Amino acid sequence: MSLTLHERAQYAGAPLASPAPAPAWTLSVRGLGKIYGDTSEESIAGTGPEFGTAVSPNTGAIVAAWGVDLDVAPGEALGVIGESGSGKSTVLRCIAGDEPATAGEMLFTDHGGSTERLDQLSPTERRRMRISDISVVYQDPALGLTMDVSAGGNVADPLTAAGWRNFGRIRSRATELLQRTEVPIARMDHPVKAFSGGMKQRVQIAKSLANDPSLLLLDEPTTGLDASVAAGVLDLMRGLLEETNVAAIVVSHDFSVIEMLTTRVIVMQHGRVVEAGLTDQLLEDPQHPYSQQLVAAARG
Ligand SMILES: Nc1ncnc2c1ncn2[C@@H]1O[C@H](COP(=O)(O)OP(=O)(O)OP(=O)(O)O)[C@@H](O)[C@H]1O
Repeated sequence: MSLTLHERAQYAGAPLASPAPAPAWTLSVRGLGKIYGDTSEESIAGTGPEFGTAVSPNTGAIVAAWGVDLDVAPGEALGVIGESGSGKSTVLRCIAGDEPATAGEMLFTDHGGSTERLDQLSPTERRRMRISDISVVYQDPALGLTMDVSAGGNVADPLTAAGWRNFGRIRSRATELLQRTEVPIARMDHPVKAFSGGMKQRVQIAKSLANDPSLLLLDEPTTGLDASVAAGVLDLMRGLLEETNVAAIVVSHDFSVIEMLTTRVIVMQHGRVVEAGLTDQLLEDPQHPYSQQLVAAARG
């Protein structure tokens, strides 16, 4: 048995009739849930932090995220932290439309002020949105780039998908973006598979900015890079977040990334948000025992 939207919203504790979206938010998520396996109500009981598991004792389903609320405003970056398997990437994938959510509402407002319910869009509309409004930078560059294609070609991809036709304009926009992300223009026509890890991430970032998105989703953007390379990529991202009006969500297990890029943060455990607050405050003085444990482990 699948839950109706009404039941899901009730179960997630989300308001059934949402208040009018606050125009201040680029993204407002209420009661987001994702279950892998049996999506019936029986799967929820017995999961979450108080039970120490995301696996349903009743159905064996994985309740990867449930009842997740978050908001992010233009020009702001929200961090998502939690141990491996806590549901961070699942939340990001549901927002990106890489997979459908099981429950919840996602209200998205673009630069122009028009608001849509992401969870109600058709697959075609979701794809359109991924081209023009919502970009993702993945930990694995192979997920965000076509490896056999040149850096310039990769950046041109979302432009042509958005309807750009003039070769000169596409080339000049790609050049501008690669310059901005500090990719040597001399290598613009080389296939990205020949690039170093840090350079691939820079091309991925350039590509993600191509259509001036309203929302940027960063999933462990520097994990796997050498510390000095990661520091350079982080610096670049911080500069870009400061100078653009994009709203960003940053998933990372690395607190230095969260500290450097975000102003607010949510903490996830077994698919639930256990604490939310200002990044500085939360990392300085975590209130929830799980956040305290995470911060203590990160501080060594
Ligand atoms: N496609 C899938 N099918 C079944 N279970 C999945 C799938 N994707 C994720 N899960 C499960 O959902 C839970 C949350 O996974 P998720 O990848 O969101 O965690 P995470 O916090 O991002 O972890 P990590 O930091 O290791 O990436 C985990 O128990 C995971 O095994």
